[in-house]
Parts: sequence; structure tokens; C-alpha cells
Amino acid sequence: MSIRLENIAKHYGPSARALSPIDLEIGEGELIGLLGPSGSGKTTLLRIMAGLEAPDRAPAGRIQFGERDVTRVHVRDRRIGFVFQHYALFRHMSVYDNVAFGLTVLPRRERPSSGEIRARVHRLLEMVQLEQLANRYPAQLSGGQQQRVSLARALALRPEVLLLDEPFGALDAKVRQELRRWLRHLHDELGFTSVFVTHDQEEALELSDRVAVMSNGRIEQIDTPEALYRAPANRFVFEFLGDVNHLEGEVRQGVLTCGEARLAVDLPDGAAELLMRPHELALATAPSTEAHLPMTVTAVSPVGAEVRVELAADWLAEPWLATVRHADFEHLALARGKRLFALPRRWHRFDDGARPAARPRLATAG
Ligand SMILES: Nc1ncnc2c1ncn2[C@@H]1O[C@H](COP(=O)(O)OP(=O)(O)OP(=O)(O)O)[C@@H](O)[C@H]1O
Repeated sequence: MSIRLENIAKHYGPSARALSPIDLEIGEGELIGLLGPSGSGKTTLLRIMAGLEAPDRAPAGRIQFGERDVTRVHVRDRRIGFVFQHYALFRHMSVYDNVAFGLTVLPRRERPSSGEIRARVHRLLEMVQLEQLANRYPAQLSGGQQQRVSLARALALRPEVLLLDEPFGALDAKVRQELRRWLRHLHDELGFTSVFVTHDQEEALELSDRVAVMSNGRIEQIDTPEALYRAPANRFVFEFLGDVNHLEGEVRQGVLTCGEARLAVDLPDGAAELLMRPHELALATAPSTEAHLPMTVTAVSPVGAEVRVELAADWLAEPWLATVRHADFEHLALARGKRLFALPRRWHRFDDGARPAARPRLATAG
């Protein structure tokens, strides 16, 4: 089922704008992440898709599921599955009964036979690997297991659209990872269209076919994770999708100066701000002809595939972060207090702060 939103806006009261008019097209079978800081409008957008919240009447917006105009259709008739952060399972019902519930309360003419309900619930419990626990009560399950029950319950009615609001928000990192795989797997196997809200960039980028990055009630960019990372539409998207080091200075005749730091740049004279990802910095014991950026190591974290190095300097307002290979960590003998030089491999610059339509002026050094 495809989803199309046209001109959907939302105010809570005359001056509280939660969503600017939004257009959004989601293809059948897509898994879309809504990612953004707190208050950016993710939940509002999801609730409007669900029919739990009505969009503003002016401008007159439109919501379509496939060919069906559902703008004024009640939530009950939109045929949507929901999963929320706080597993709203029925505490007094077993796992089995929780999953079966939606089917058992269908009007008689739509309700499958009891044999079919049993088969469907068992199949779903099998898919989320909880058949063994069918007779337990929610209080006897871990958080991750409860959320798997929520997923199975949401899917029992075979929705064509599944909406998830921070579904894994209350769980620890390992269980979140596992549940992400569950969701991706169920999504691919059953072929529904999914939209989920998260403020966790890693989760959004790992799970989604496309991610809509939101801020201030607007979609700043919607794209594949790779395209968002490689070609951010503006500075907001760039900064939101990972750690960023800032270098602000004055350019004169192709050299940017900031205190004692210097960097050769191909930019006109005047003030400039450059942005760099941690992996775009190399570290060395000597400056190069292009870069003289002296720094002191303030922290080293060698846990993980790469070593994270925090660097400070008098000429910098905020410390920088570099990620280097373990081999470099060893041969540079990185430790707190060590003085060395940063060598940017690449940097980025955005003309404009946060205009959604602005393409980046992406410049590359070296
Ligand atoms: N029922 C409401 N009444 C008034 N204002 C609301 C209501 N719900 C949301 N808002 C406001 O609308 C804006 C968008 O809220 P929304 O919950 O959609 O953001 P969000 O991106 O989901 O945030 P979070 O990640 O914190 O849940 C916020 O400024 C919020 O304060």
C-alpha cells in the first residue's frame, strides 16, 4: 500500500505550529524512518497518517492510501497496525490472547473461524519466536519479548500499513539491535509498508529504505541512508547525521587562519566555516604544506573497530573528534597530553544554514 501526503499541516492552537505543510510519498512496501530532534514533528506526522490526529483544515491537505482518500477516514477504518514505545499489552491476557485479541473482536462477518485464528496466531508467534511463551503473561516477559508480542499483535489483522512510534525506545542497546532485525525481517517477509519514528540516527540509517530527516515541523530531506550521508541537502542534515568538527576562520589569498592554525583552501577572501567528519581527519606528528593545525589529545577511546580521539587547541572553541585505525593509534603512540597535527582529508561547507531546498556547496580539499 503506498501512502501519499499532500499539503498536510498541523497547528495545536493558533501559534503552536507542529507541522508546516508537508508533501510526502511512500512507495508500496517501503520502510521509512522519521528521524529528527525532539519536537520536530515526527510523532505528529505519524499520528496524522494513522488518523489519531486530524490535519489542519486550511490549507486543505490530503492523505491517500493507495488509491483511497483517507483524509477523513476514522483510524478504525484505515487498516493500520500500530506499535508504540510502551508496549500497551493487556496485562491480564496471555501472550496468545494478546495476539489473538484484534481478531476475536472483529464483527462476526469479518472474523476468521476459531481454527483460522488459532493458526494465524501460532504462525505469528512462530515468526517472532515466542511459541514457547504463548501461555505466559506480559509481566513474565522481558522488554524485548513484550515488544515482539506487540509486533505480532499489530500484524495479526494483516495491516497493509504498519506505524511504529519509537518502538524500541525503552529497550537497551543490544535488544534494540535484535528487534531492528526482527522488524526488517517481518517487513520483508510480509510485504507491508512501514513508517517508524525514531530520534536514533543509527537506528534510522540501519533499518530504513529511506529516512525523512525532520526539524521544526518540516522534512529537511528524504533519501536513502547513503544519499543522506554522502549528499546532505543542507547543514542541518549534515550535522544531525553524525559528529562534526568545526573550523571557523578568515580566508586571505587561499589560506584560512584561525589563531595559530592555518589551512590552504580554495575559497574567496572573507570569513569561512568548514565542517569535517571525524573520519575525514588524519593525525600526524608533523604539519603538512597545506595544513598546520596543532592540537593536543585530551581523551582516547580504543574500544570498537576504530579509535576515537578527542583533540583540543587554544584556537578552537569546541574540541574535535577524530577516528583513526588501531594501527595509527599504535604507531602514533596516542595518549592523553600528546601533541600532534590534524590533517583534513576533506571538508564541507554550506552556504546556507537550514533552507530545505538549498543544495550544498560541497567543497573538497586534498
Ligand atoms: N497535543 C499537543 N498540544 C500542543 N502541542 C503539541 C501537542 N503535541 C505535540 N505538540 C507540539 O508539537 C510539536 C511537535 O511535536 P511532536 O510530538 O510531533 O514532535 P516529535 O518530533 O515527535 O518529538 P519527540 O521526539 O520529543 O517525541 C512540538 O513543539 C510539541 O510541543
